[in-house]
Amino acid sequence: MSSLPQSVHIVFIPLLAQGHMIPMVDMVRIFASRGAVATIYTTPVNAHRFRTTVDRSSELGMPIRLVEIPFPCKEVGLPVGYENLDILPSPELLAKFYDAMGKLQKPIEKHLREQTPAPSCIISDRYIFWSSETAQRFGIPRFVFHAMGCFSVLSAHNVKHSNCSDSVTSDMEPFEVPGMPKGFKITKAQLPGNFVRQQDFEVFRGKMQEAEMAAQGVLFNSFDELEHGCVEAYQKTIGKRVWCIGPVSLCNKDESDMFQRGNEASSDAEKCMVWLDSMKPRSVIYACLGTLCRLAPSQLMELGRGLGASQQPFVWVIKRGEGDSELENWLMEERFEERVKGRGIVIRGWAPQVAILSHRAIGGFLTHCGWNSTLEGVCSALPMITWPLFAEQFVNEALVVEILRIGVRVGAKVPVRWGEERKVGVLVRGDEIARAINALVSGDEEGEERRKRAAELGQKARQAMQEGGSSHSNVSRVLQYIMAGPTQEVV
Ligand SMILES: O=c1ccn([C@@H]2O[C@H](COP(=O)(O)OP(=O)(O)O[C@H]3O[C@H](CO)[C@@H](O)[C@H](O)[C@H]3O)[C@@H](O)[C@H]2O)c(=O)[nH]1
Repeated sequence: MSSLPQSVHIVFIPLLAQGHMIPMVDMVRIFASRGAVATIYTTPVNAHRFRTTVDRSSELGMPIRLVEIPFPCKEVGLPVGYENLDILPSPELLAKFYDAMGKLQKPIEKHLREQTPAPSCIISDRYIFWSSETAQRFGIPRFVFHAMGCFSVLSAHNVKHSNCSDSVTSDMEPFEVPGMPKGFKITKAQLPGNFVRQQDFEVFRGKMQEAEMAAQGVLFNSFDELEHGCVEAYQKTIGKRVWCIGPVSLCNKDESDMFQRGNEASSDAEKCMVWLDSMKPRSVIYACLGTLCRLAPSQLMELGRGLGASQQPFVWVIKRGEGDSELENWLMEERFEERVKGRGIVIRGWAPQVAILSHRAIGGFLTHCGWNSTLEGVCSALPMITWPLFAEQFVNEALVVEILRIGVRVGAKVPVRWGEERKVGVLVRGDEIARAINALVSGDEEGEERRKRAAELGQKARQAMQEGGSSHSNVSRVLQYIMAGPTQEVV
């Protein structure tokens, strides 16, 4: 623990989604381990998921307060308990969900007024735009946390603020994203934001933008060496300090920290870890497609076929509520688990992803390219099979495959609209999946080079988080900035 003055108190307000809250809890632990008092606001359902992690960190001497504020589901017309985006069945309820998030402002401010030491700074998700007003009220700085990578945020910004796609007539025609330190192409269909092009979301986007402009700085869960000049470019673009302080998942050093990160692990998880112990180093493919999209049963069957046909050992994560009885019937009829016994494991529910990816037996990651998963794969020095589904995942895929050159593409060329996965059905066939797995594990020159690049990048990720590393130093800079004192008077 460092020698920060006892009065440095950082307030964290996450978006209630696994891909946002998990890295924010890691961030809380990183700042608390440097001696800052950290308060994180959440709601009862989410607090339940993180209580063990926070209690354990507190036992280790990290001054963390996990504060539960009731989520006003009834008030906004949401079913009770819908407190995280991974529980929402479809984006149709998004407006109500964000409405409920907005109603947390008053109780949070009330709670904050009673805190000692008084808050010194707010670090809040980009989606929590109203916390900009809270920061002004308390006369303290606010830093925006982007749960996505700087590469994708800069790409989205550059496309939006240029006319680069005006002359592109087809949604499927690749065009060059302007102003990127390293060029890459994308199609209109793959641009981030496709899944919610509702008018009210445009208003919401505008508010987030305004709040970012009012902030004192921007934090990314990433590291400078991964971003290839995008940090400097984004800093210049928005005229604000931009700091990479990750990969934050690396703060989970021992297995129990990794095991309980984000949610209670499925009962299949222990069995999986024991099985992994028996497998050859770098031999197993881990397949997990994030927390939000729920693929159609027919698509999941194709994934099962692909994993089965590849002859490669695998761990396959099927999230709760995905596939349902249709998939389960197929698995039974095919005697899937019996057939792959000794070679493959299915985890139903929540997988301890970071613990699994960190296991020496894992040799490849089939991922949807959510930013956290992408980074976690990088940290474990893994080559990846990329299967983006929606949001900015196609941009992350381009980073992994074209810029970092540690991935093999398998996914479809267009996004699935979140909530409409069942309508779309099969996007990727089993034989294509098997082919991509075999290409990834191949011992040919390309495969070897890919593994070598992944190993080098993994090492850079770990170095960034060590004392003297780029992200470690950036955390110190953020703390120095906070200690420099309030920016405005309390009103
Ligand atoms: O069984 C599971 C499933 C997920 N995870 C963890 O959950 C997080 C998932 O985050 P991410 O990989 O980013 O996926 P999503 O939850 O799908 O992420 C959403 O949020 C991200 C951050 O904004 C975006 O990059 C994605 O596009 C968006 O889908 C990661 O830390 C995983 O380790 C587990 O531990 N176990």
